[in-house]
Amino acid sequence: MIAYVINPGTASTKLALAHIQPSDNPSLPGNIRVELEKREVSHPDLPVPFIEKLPLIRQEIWQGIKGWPRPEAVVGRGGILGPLPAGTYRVTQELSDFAIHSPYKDHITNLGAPLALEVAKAFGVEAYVVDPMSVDELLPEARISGFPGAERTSLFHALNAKAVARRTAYEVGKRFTDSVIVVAHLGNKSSITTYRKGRAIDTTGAHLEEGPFTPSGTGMLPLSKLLDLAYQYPRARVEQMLLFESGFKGLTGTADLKELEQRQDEPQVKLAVKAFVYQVAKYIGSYSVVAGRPDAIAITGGIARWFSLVDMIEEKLSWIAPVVVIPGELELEALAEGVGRVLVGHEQPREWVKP
Ligand SMILES: Nc1ncnc2c1ncn2[C@@H]1O[C@H](COP(=O)(O)OP(=O)(O)OP(=O)(O)O)[C@@H](O)[C@H]1O
Ligand SMILES: CCCC(=O)O
Repeated sequence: MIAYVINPGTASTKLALAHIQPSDNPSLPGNIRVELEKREVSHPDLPVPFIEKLPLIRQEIWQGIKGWPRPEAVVGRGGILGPLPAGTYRVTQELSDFAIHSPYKDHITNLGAPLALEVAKAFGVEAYVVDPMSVDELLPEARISGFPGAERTSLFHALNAKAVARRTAYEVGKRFTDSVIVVAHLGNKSSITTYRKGRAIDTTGAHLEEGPFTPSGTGMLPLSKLLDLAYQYPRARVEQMLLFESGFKGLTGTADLKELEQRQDEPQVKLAVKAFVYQVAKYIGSYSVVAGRPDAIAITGGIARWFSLVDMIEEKLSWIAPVVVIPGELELEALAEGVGRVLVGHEQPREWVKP
């Protein structure tokens, strides 16, 4: 069976032609075999609302899939679709319209559903999204903050984190649905998440929530310092500072971690790296106690390609559990596996309900 996989990002669109077969091998995720032919097309990372990137990304997709055999389904990256359980969702017109006009956040992944639907309609097949960013499986007690009404929310790298957790469980000889796995996704945004028995029971979140600082974001700030900022500047300016002028960029002058890897002997860079390692380890440590001792800790995302930095994190954590490093991400694989389980009949797609 053939599926097209569409993953729109801020600076590139990733596409894959997925060849999917059922399999009796229990070590394969969802008992299916998936082979991917991948393509990536870069576009400028313009600071404009995601909807303005739609024409360019649409063009990239139609160009990218030219010559591919006819698909049985099309799957796109799910965006911010309201709190929902993990799984594969059929894209309806209502879901697609909601993604385009998302009342939650301006996020590029909201283009995944509408674009998948557009391509699917052209071939007369169904479109799906898998494990959207707004997957919410938080424990009731994890949802509570110290301020009544200000509940913690779940908005994180749900697609990659789950795929990485599943693979990590397999690597340490456990079933995902019987294990506790802590996943640290360290990319342009970060999220630390605890999976217990296959569910994301707590997460720092990835967007102006909690967690360590990032290439250009503050991560969690002391409340008093945040209040000082909030009373000094308008909200849009504060958000700009928190998201784009802080973290490694604020501390060293650049958010390009490949450059910092080259400059890692400079004292200012050394201290920033030490602080980052310290914060990441501290968050992973706290997410390692909420569900009993973890069976493994996984480190993933683009920053996991900085091996000496990852070694420093691992050194602080290896007494807790084995550390498995999966650099980059498994998003295309996870999307293909999600739609594959539906195509081979191992799983029924979920129906999305407007929040
Ligand atoms: N070889 C490398 N060495 C050091 N840092 C790297 C390396 N490769 C990528 N990075 C860093 O990883 C970060 C990008 O990570 P990633 O590709 O996961 O981000 P993204 O997909 O844009 O965002 P997110 O992961 O939040 O969805 C950048 O800060 C980049 O500098
Ligand atoms: C979950 C956040 C994903 C991103 O912004 O890349």
